[in-house]
Amino acid sequence: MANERILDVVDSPADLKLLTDDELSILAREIREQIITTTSKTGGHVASSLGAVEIILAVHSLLNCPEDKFVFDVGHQSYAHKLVTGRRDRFDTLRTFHGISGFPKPSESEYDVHASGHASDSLSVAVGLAKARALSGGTNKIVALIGDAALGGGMAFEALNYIGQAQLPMVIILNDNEMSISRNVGALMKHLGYLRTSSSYRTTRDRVQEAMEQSGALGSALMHFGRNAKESMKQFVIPHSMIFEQLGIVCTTPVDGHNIHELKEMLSTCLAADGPVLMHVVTKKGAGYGPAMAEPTRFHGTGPYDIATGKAIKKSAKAPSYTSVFGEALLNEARADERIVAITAAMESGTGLTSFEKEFPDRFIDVGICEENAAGMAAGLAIGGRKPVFAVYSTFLQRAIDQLIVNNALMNLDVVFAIDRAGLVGADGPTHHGMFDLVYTRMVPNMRVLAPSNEAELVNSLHTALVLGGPFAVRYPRGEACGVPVPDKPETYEPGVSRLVREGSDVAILAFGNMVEPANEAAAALEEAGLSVRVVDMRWVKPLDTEAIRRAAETRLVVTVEDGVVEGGVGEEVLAELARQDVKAPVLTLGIPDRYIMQGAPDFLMHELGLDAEGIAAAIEEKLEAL
Ligand SMILES: Cc1ncc(C[n+]2csc(CCOP(=O)(O)OP(=O)(O)O)c2C)c(N)n1
Ligand SMILES: CC(=O)[C@@H](O)[C@H](O)COP(=O)(O)O
Ligand SMILES: [Mg+2]
Repeated sequence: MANERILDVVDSPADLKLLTDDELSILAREIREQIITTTSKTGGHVASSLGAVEIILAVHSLLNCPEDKFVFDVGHQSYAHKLVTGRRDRFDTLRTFHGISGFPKPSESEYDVHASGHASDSLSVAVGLAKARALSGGTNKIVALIGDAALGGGMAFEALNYIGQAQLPMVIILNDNEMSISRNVGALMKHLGYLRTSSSYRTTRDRVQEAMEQSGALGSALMHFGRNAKESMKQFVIPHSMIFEQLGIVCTTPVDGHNIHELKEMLSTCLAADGPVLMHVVTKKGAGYGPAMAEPTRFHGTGPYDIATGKAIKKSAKAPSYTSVFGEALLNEARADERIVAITAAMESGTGLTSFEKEFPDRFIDVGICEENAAGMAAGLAIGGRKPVFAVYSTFLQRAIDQLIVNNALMNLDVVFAIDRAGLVGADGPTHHGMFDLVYTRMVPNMRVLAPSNEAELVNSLHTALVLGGPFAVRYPRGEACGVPVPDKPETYEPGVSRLVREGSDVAILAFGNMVEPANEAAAALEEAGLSVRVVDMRWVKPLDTEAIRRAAETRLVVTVEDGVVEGGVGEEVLAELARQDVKAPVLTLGIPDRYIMQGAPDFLMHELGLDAEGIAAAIEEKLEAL
């Protein structure tokens, strides 16, 4: 049939072995078309996935997965892998509720090695697999695919440290596209640039031949190779001045990551080695789709878009995003106080710092995907007399809990953790939901934690944190704010003082942050049913308003509502506070249950969890009936 696609007959990676390199190139084009068709409706990580198509096809046509292991870093580039590992027919459900995950997910497919989504963990997982293989005497192949930005993350560096020492055979494919979400940063990035420059690697290739004969440091790095592999590696390796090779990891010359033939040739050489090899692959982010190549940052992670123009298809917004309100508020604060410094760990646009960088380039720091370093640097900046504001997603700050505790809070430093994407984030799913920050900030001595319930509260919360000093967390959700006016002149909140939203005497709902609005709607519905319901915007997660808690216990039922995990959450702290006050009262703690939450639209997920107005009202009625 004239229009039949090769893709339609690829049911597993084994089918790729039957294809010629030219057919694989045609398949790559078909896969790109499929990725674009699907993501134009679902949204997704378009540019990274388009850039990695040939790499994925080359790997799968040489490995025997799932016996061999193909480990993805982040996994946002894995769409081609999904399409050739039996998920083609469900691909249109990408990132939807109960649909295909946007990241590798072992419960979805035996070809997905680990549940990923956070950067820089692939090398640890891969070398762990290599060690497990060594212990069991196995011979399977292990390949990790990591981007140039993820390679700069601390966890990846720590893994390289072990990989170079252990000398276990594995191939690290470095997908070097010079991009993180924004442009990549850092000294490693510069080093890769040097390696990429064709003039430098061509001339050094000759020098390498000589060096090989002399068997210097380079020779020793290669001594773990089998004879044939060593011979063919000679033409591919980089001089011994480079860092990987000095760590004991052989590094290839850069390969064109969109040339299937070259990729397969180089990869088969690397797979024959009996030590660790880093295969340097150069790709173009967004390859094959003009708009994504032109705007790789926007197409890193996008919502639905028009295929012809690449323009975003957006629903009209009733309010600005919390992120943009934060960005504007921080800019205003920075204009008034030159000590303020903004830090991001590779999330400049995602955290709303683009305008800040433009206006205050010297006071803007992007450390790359290095949350630990960002939090550690914040401590140094604070000790040095600056007021650092580390703007970071809730899920990624999990990487730097230790630095928050030891480097910042212990010294009671003036540092603000501006925690974006708190609560459920949606299509990215369990790796990205911000479910834990209420616990991991609240538990730390000296920390003060604010959960603004709308954009005006956010502006005031940031101001309060900067004015009062000491270690602060201000946490706010992904997406649209409430549409209330923001103050021209922000106010400073008194610690531990809540805001009464609605008075009532039968039930008291103590709501935190994003949950104030649905709590208030639930109260309105319950009042129609004849109940008098108080709603308190608790505002402070720490210190809590102990007087509001005491008063709440005078009603028939105290209800806490948070968009974080209930276990160890702030509702449990309200219970503890009641115990401290020696007050006995029925309490209902509502929040995210003790399990991982799958992907889906946040409103829908909150409904499923009973955390929308309807669910809150129903839970209260049920509890009252049971009393
Ligand atoms: C710990 C952590 N921090 C931040 C992110 C957000 N993030 C996802 S992909 C990405 C950039 C990855 O760049 P690179 O590794 O070079 O892959 P590319 O997208 O260029 O293919 C970032 C910052 C993350 N997933 N995990
Ligand atoms: C893969 C990854 O970690 C990021 O690209 C993330 O998906 C961004 O999320 P937002 O869309 O909320 O900025
Ligand atoms: Mg990159």
